[in-house]
Amino acid sequence: MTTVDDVPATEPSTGNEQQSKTVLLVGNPNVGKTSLFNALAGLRAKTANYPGVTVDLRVAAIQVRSVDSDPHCQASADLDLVDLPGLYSMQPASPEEEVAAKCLRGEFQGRMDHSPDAVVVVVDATNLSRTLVVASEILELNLPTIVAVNLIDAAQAAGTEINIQELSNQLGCPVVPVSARKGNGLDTLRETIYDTVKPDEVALPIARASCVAGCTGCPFAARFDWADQVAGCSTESRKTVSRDLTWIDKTLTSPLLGLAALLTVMLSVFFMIFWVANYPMQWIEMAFGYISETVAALIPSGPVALWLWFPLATLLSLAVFAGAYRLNEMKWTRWSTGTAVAVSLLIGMLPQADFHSLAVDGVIAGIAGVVVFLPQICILFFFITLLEDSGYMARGAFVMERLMRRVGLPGKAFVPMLSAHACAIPGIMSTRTIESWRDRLVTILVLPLLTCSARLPVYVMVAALLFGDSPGKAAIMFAGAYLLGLIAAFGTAFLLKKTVVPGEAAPLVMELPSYRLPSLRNALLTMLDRGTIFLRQAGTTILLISVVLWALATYPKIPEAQLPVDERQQAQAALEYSAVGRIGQTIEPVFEPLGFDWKIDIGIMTSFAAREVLVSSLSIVYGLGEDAAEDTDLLVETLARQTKPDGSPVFTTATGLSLLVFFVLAMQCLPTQAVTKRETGSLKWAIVQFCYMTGLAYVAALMTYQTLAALGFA
Ligand SMILES: Nc1nc2c(ncn2[C@@H]2O[C@H](COP(=O)(O)OP(=O)(O)OP(=O)(O)O)[C@@H](O)[C@H]2O)c(=O)[nH]1
Ligand SMILES: [Mg+2]
Repeated sequence: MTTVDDVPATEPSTGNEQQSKTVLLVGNPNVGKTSLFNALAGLRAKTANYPGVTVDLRVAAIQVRSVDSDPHCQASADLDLVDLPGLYSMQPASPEEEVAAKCLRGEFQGRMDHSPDAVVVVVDATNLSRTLVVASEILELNLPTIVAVNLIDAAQAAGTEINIQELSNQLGCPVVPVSARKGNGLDTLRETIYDTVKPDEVALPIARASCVAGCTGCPFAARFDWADQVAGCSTESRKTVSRDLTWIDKTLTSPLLGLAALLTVMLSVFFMIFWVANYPMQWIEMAFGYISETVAALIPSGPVALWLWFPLATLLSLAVFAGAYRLNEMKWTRWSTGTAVAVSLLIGMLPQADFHSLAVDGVIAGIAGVVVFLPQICILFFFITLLEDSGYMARGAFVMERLMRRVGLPGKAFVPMLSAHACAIPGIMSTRTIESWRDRLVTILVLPLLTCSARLPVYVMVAALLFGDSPGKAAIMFAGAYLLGLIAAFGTAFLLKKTVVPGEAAPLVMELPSYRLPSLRNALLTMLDRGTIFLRQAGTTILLISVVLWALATYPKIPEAQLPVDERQQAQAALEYSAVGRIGQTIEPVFEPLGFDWKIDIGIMTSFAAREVLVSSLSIVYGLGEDAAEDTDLLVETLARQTKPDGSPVFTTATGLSLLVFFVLAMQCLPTQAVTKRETGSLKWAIVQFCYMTGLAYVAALMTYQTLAALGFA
């Protein structure tokens, strides 16, 4: 997968040409700033129940109105609302805290180089005293400030009542109780923001005395005392919060039981994926079967009709363009446009039979092969988001951190590692939360070893091939593949610590977030986002590669004279004669010791651009076209039926597992490489990553195949 889960964001207007006013959302990590930002702006930026999810500033244009029951009398103001990374103190300890501190001071060069017009300090109603500490520092900046007490729903559920008026008196600024999740209090917050930044009034800063003024001891301790005292005056607990959860936490964070719990949870999720996803997968197969038949019937027997050529040519040209645009780090180039035009012209010149084959065997089969995995990906993210939101994942982090530090990975790498299970790219981006360069580099280098969602289609295919009749075994194989990625990442980190980047990783200081009822809406939205990203990928990169592969597998055409008489052998002979056949046979010796034949090699070669391409490549190489679109089990059946020249089957347990190991470990994602280069600032590390991972994959697959073959599984 190649996309960063960002919502479109605009740069805030800067300096003199500033039109709308700027309002910052600040506060401790994990207090719900991004949730509030999304609720106010109607957006869907990533949120999760652990600190450090937002690492850069994000801006949205919103409108706030004055209070007036008559809508005609309401005045409004346009604002730039800015979501910032979490901040513990104005003396930043990490790069993302520095972003927030600089924005508050109006010193963030180029992006926020003017003082904000207002600041909304978000605090957590369930943890008021801790989250108010930073508020004391922000209030001392003497900017127009509003305090939003978020998670008010959770506090009420826990029996905590907050006296808003008292809190407002103590802080000397407006205080608004809100629930970003439920949408409560948002209108009042909007109105309060309006009152603070009225278009034609200059809001006067409110002078406040510092809570550390005259303090002779530790200023931090003074701030903590102040926050405790303010929270104490304004909070009232109706019932004592049940402490039952502590024994749960003791179990969930204990080294052995905690690890066992984590494994059990993940295994159950994988089992669900197989079980539930079956139904929607069948519907998708049926839909593609229908599309494929309809298109095949529509293609005329004469020269290609203009109305058919036009949509297909447009689609492919757009795919070429989008693919090139992405690889070029979202920059437009002349060659991408040129290629797009050339492709559409070429399509126009195709003879009718080839056009038919391109539409059905190239485009439809290529996309269908990948899109069937959409349900599995959606279900995975649905459950992961529920787990993240509930606060369980933070316990998982706690269990893993002991292990991680031993191998030289910083505790803070846990969040990037979680994201990398969706896609290495947001994972690598979120390593910005790691202060030490050494720790950050190690994390970036090992992240792509973790199983990202692009590997899922390959895992599913191998699972169906080897354990089609047993979901239990398939789930174990799945968990094994995830575990292998994790072990490889840990092993590599350890190796790096002992060699290229020596040193000890910094310990993790993270508060365990309280358990929260996960939001179904958030889980559904994340699922939708992930699904869209996956489809976008299928519609661009994969479509493009499918078409290129189709062309290479179709041309040059075998001369009539050389065609075998037996019809079943004709397709095989044509493929061997084509460009793909020749390339495959040339590189066959390289992968032979791993148990792969030249057709699998073609799949491997094409999937260096993006892993999930393997599945569609095999559909195309095995000439399944129309049939594969109707029935993806057919791919598995066809693969299972393949034989080597000596008559023995190609896909034995040894070959299947060797292929799986190769895909777990190899660096097969161009966009990730581009991001590694950008984040480490040098091509060197991207090359190191590629060579190391691919070398490791080769050796591990070789060992897998040879060992299993020796044991008689080949
Ligand atoms: N119950 C409840 N949960 C909330 C509310 N607002 C946010 N959450 C949850 O709190 C967690 C943290 O939310 P985020 O919006 O990611 O917090 P953040 O402050 O942006 O965190 P960082 O970006 O890590 O600094 C998520 O699991 C949210 O679903 C709320 O009003 N009520
Ligand atoms: Mg956030």
